[in-house]
Amino acid sequence: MSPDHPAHVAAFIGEVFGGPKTYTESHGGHREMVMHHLGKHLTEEQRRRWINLLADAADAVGLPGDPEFRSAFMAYVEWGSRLARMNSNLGETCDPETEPMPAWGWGVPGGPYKASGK
Ligand code: HEM
Repeated sequence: MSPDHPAHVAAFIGEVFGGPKTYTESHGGHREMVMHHLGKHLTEEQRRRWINLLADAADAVGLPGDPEFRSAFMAYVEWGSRLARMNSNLGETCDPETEPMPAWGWGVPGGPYKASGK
């Protein structure tokens, strides 16, 4: 991994959640992210480990722990990491040009919990 890896992944995920378009403007955009995974042959075990590390990191940096935020966050990383694993088992080429940068929202919270202020 390059030393810039954590900052680049943070820029990508920040953009997905509505932050500045740093990854698109400075790091090659969605296509570049997909290309980084091609041919890496990620396993399910590695994907799960990555998910756990991201969940630990979210706690370590104090991201909000309310159900809405965390479920949206974990839903995205679950979705994205499954795609990363699928892409990683493709060959050295793919055509992600038609794939837009994903934009993640709050989803539809269900269950008995109501966020305060709503
Ligand atoms: C939502 C899921 C994911 C996102 C958004 C993501 C994002 C990224 C980004 C932005 C890069 C480029 C970093 C750079 O420019 O320095 C990258 C590279 C990489 N990612 Fe992921 N990633 C995801 C899932 C995973 C998973 C599950 C694994 C492995 C368990 C993984 C392994 C790697 C590796 C090995 C590279 C480096 C590839 C290289 O330098 O050639 N990624 N990822």
